[in-house]
Amino acid sequence: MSCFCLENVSYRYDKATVLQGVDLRLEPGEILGLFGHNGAGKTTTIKLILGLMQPVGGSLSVLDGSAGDSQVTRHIGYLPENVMFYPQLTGREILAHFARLKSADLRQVPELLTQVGLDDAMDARVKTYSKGMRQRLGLAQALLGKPKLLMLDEPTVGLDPVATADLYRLLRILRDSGTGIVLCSHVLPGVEPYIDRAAILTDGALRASGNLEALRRQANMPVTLMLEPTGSLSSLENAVRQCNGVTRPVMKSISNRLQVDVRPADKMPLLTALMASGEVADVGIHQPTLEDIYVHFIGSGGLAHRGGVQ
Ligand SMILES: Nc1ncnc2c1ncn2[C@@H]1O[C@H](COP(=O)(O)OP(=O)(O)OP(=O)(O)O)[C@@H](O)[C@H]1O
Repeated sequence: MSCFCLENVSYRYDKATVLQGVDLRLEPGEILGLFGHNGAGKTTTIKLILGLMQPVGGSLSVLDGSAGDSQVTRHIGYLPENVMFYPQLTGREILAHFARLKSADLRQVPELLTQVGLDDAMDARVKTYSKGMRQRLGLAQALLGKPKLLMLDEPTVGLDPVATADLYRLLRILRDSGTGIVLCSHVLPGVEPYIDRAAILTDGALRASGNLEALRRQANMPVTLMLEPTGSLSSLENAVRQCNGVTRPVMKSISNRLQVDVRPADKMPLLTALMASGEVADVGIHQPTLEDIYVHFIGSGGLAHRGGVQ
């Protein structure tokens, strides 16, 4: 069973095509990061999976059934981007209300509130909650009924760094118990260790998807080596220049170290030759991060007018 499978899915609002030919799949026990600029089509993708709208092209299955079917929807947890609750009710009352709507076990209510760190505030009115507390309540709502598929739209908005780390830890526990999770965000710093796979959407099309290694291969971005010379910087620079078969690397000296940007395929031949030259005392290797890869695929020109990485 897959959590969802989109094949060649397209969607249009009136005349504007906002998703085109998207192939995307999520398996149980997997965390997928769905990234893209403002207006890329992340929320539209989620709404299609929830069955709130129908694709205009392609096919879509959710939990091996049809999107929108009530038997499917009851196994989906969803945290929308802008979560709103009735302010006069307490966290416990609100969660109990959602539990009834979802036919979830009411005993889950205090358990979930404790799990998201609201144990001391469950009987306070929501109007007294901070933004981060409302976000946690939203997460507890999404976790009602032990969903098989959990979709979170910007779940870290309003959370402080400790609460963000707690959220990611909780997602891992759910993932390990078999829940498929989609994490929709443009907050990339810190998310890298917690996702199994990333999908990058730009202008309604899937530009890249895979785990970090696969994305690095697709992006073919340079790897940065920070080299500490045994002798002088200039003889180390010469040693780099003399490496045969290595496409001319970009070099820059930074406080008595040499920064060398090299194509991934040239990394090992260059390092092997430099080790043999005896010119290198120490080396640091910096691979492109998820943020670097994201910017590579969406294009830095796009960042300026789309709002970019926040
Ligand atoms: N109800 C609507 N009617 C017309 N166009 C819409 C509607 N909702 C969204 N769009 C358009 O569809 C495109 C995709 O929007 P979507 O909300 O899926 O993007 P997103 O990636 O979730 O963006 P953000 O990160 O800003 O939330 C955008 O161009 C948006 O303007």
